Amino acid sequence: MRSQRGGAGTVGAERAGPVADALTLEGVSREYRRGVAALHPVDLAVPRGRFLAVMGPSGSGKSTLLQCAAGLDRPTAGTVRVGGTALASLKESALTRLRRERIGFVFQAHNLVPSLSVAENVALPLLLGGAPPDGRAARALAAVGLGARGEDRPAELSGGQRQRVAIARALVTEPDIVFADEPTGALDPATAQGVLALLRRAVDRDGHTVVMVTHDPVAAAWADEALFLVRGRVVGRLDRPGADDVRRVMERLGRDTGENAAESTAGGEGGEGWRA
Ligand SMILES: Nc1ncnc2c1ncn2[C@@H]1O[C@H](COP(=O)(O)OP(=O)(O)OP(=O)(O)O)[C@@H](O)[C@H]1O
Repeated sequence: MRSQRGGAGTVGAERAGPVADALTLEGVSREYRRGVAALHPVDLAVPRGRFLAVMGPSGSGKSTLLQCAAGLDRPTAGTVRVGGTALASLKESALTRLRRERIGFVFQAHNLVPSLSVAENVALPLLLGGAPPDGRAARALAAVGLGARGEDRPAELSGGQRQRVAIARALVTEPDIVFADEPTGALDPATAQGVLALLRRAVDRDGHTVVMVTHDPVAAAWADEALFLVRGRVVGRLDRPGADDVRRVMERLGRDTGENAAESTAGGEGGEGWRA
């Protein structure tokens, strides 16, 4: 399934040397209503060149975590750093620029602009930043196997092809990190595998960093590590997640979403590689 895993470290491992992690969260919490935490303080470090899957039951805070980490929402407390830059220190215009140039996004609904050609959609983050037209968009499109479809409109592509275009657009700026929110949620299993293989290759071959929210244990199995949330808390992690192990953990968490979810899952239910 995977061509190869990332390096020896794990997501959250200490990293030596001057290169900043792709993403760090320090005590990041989010309350939508005062006193009601959708996300309890989360600490997380994602080294460059890693693929992290974020999982958890519905309402566990996955989207909230992703929105805060990607600078789409401001946490109630704590610090988010992307490539070493603290997002809270940025004014809105600088945050917009950072999101455009240093973060890639892939959503379940690919969010392509229907009136633009496929090539223009891929080039959009560059054009919005005022970069001169160069070969980057064409190369990114070719890298997802759609080099011949640049003149088409998104409506002329299949769902899987549109998601490939979205991945090309997410990677075109060589961002510090790519956030993918249920990128295969609307695809059939075979098409989904192709999209996940592209994300895996972006990590293995090109050193990109991917954080992917998913409900799907098969999708999570493409990641280096799965992080599990329950009621806004990180209750455990699974290194080198296999789909069956992930499925077992999810079933267990679905049955037991109380405060003791971590302890109960740590009792061997998570299998090899489980860390509470
Ligand atoms: N804008 C909002 N205002 C108030 N409460 C919110 C808002 N967004 C999310 N919540 C609440 O925060 C909690 C976490 O929601 P979140 O969408 O992050 O969960 P999730 O794990 O992504 O869920 P799902 O898998 O169903 O998409 C839920 O209780 C949800 O009702």
